[in-house]
Amino acid sequence: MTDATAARDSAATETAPTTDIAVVRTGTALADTVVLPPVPAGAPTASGPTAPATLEARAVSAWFGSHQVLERVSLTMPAGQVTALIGPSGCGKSTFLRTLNRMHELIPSAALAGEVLFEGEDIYAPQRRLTDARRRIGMVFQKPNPFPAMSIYDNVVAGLRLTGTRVSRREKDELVEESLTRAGLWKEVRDRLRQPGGALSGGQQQRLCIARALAVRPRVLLMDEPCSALDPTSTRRVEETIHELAGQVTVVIVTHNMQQAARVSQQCAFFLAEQGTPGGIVEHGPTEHIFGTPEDQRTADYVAGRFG
Ligand SMILES: Nc1ncnc2c1ncn2[C@@H]1O[C@H](COP(=O)(O)OP(=O)(O)OP(=O)(O)O)[C@@H](O)[C@H]1O
Repeated sequence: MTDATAARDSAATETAPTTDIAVVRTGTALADTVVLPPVPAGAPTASGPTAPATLEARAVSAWFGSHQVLERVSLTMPAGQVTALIGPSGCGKSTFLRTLNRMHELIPSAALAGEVLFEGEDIYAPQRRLTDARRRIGMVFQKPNPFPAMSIYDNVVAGLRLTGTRVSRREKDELVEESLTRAGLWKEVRDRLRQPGGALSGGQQQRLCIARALAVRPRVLLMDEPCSALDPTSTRRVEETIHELAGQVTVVIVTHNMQQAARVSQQCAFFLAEQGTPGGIVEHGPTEHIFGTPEDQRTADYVAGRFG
């Protein structure tokens, strides 16, 4: 095991429960800034079909230091569906998203309580490894963050190394084509796979990041405002990609764009943090109900653009 692998794995197990709050100690950098470790022998492979998985948050609370930002949030994100997290700025949507694949614990001072069940098993259980959660539950960020000097091909493959997934040389080419196709980018880049990822347009870079996340064949894909840095055409292209992925992978997306939530999701959860209280879900359900016949007046006001 390399130092980098050991550091990542120890971060996964260094959760020291104090009453019901796990105080997370961290020493690792964000996935996109780490030096890529070699994949250890015996690591999981990327081959074989994968099915979308159900993710269930149970009573998730989150803190930054003494500041509580989420209070007992529970939400089931059904397999193969797109769930949109909506709500005003600062209500905890991104924090909630980061608890779903253990990214939250990378932030110094972060703490967490509750459970996140992946197909019924808690990803925070002591015997669960951080790398397992990251491999099964991929993430795409607000700003496209490919490795700019690395080739398009190597950017896609980098996802495998970051999560410690083994793949044979022969399978690599297939996986790169498959991932870029699923991300809706293959036709645009197939003749220039050796060019740097940083030479692509912003929208193409974001689809490259989606391809990188898909290369490990995650069963859930988390997307944190994936289109907020993109122009309308690129936004539409990423939305088409999300449509195409639905059914193959469970998608959870944070968005401020109500039309986008209505276009891409089957289920919506409306988050709110009122008057200095921690964020929570006011209402969730099928997207057409949240937008058409919401039960809570605050949801109705928000989706109609009356606040936030
Ligand atoms: N790294 C951090 N350290 C300390 N506090 C943080 C950190 N990240 C977020 N917070 C705080 O947690 C609260 C929730 O933030 P979060 O980003 O999850 O909300 P959000 O609903 O996603 O907001 P936005 O829509 O603006 O992205 C805010 O009060 C924010 O200031």
